[in-house]
Amino acid sequence: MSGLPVLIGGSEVDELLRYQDLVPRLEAALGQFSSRTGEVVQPVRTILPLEKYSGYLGVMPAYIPQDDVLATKMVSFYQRGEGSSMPNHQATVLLLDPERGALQAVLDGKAITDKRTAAVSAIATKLLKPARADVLCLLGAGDQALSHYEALTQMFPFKEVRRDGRRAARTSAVAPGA
Ligand SMILES: NC(=O)C1=CN([C@@H]2O[C@H](COP(=O)(O)OP(=O)(O)OC[C@H]3O[C@@H](n4cnc5c(N)ncnc54)[C@H](O)[C@@H]3O)[C@@H](O)[C@H]2O)C=CC1
Ligand SMILES: O=C(O)C1=NCCCC1
Repeated sequence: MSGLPVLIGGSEVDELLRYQDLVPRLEAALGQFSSRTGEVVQPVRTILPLEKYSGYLGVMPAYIPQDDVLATKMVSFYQRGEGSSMPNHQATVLLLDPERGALQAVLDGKAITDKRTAAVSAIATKLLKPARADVLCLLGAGDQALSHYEALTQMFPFKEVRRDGRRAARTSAVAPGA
């Protein structure tokens, strides 16, 4: 490996990932994933159960030969008790040089996970939403609720947003009108 991998922290990832860029790129990547010509090499993710701690570790490698992009995400997620201040999801994304297998970058995967999941929901909403639907309802008020609120209100002109659920003690999420 020549040099150390670049480290990209959560706030930088958050700043760099804009829904207006992320949504079209993800839509293209989903198309590549679904194509019959195998444009994305992505085995089913490995999930390692951590029964003792009510948690899981997921490992999710993928390679896009056309773009020569090789990466893997590692995500841990836990069933936390009510009022726990510990995070329920933590993630890291590793970017590698596909030719040499060398590690190029280590990215905080939490913001990537929050935004990617919401961006995919926004794509599904674009394809499935009836034209007359103008009220957005969010179930829960955690990290995903916040990222979905941001993605969906940036992409669609909802007249009203309703939310259900309490804010988790450990999250910084502030759903609308909180
Ligand atoms: N498919 C994917 O790629 C991803 C899926 N997830 C999943 O999305 C879900 C939410 O994740 P986060 O927002 O990060 O969790 P979080 O812990 O930050 O938020 C969960 C929210 O749901 C609320 N809630 C729990 N039970 C409820 C109920 N019965 N009715 C209404 N609200 C309820 C909690 O009070 C909390 O506000 C989890 O199941 C998580 O595993 C999260 C990240 C990625
Ligand atoms: O893909 C992910 O990232 C996750 N999927 C389901 C559970 C939490 C994280």
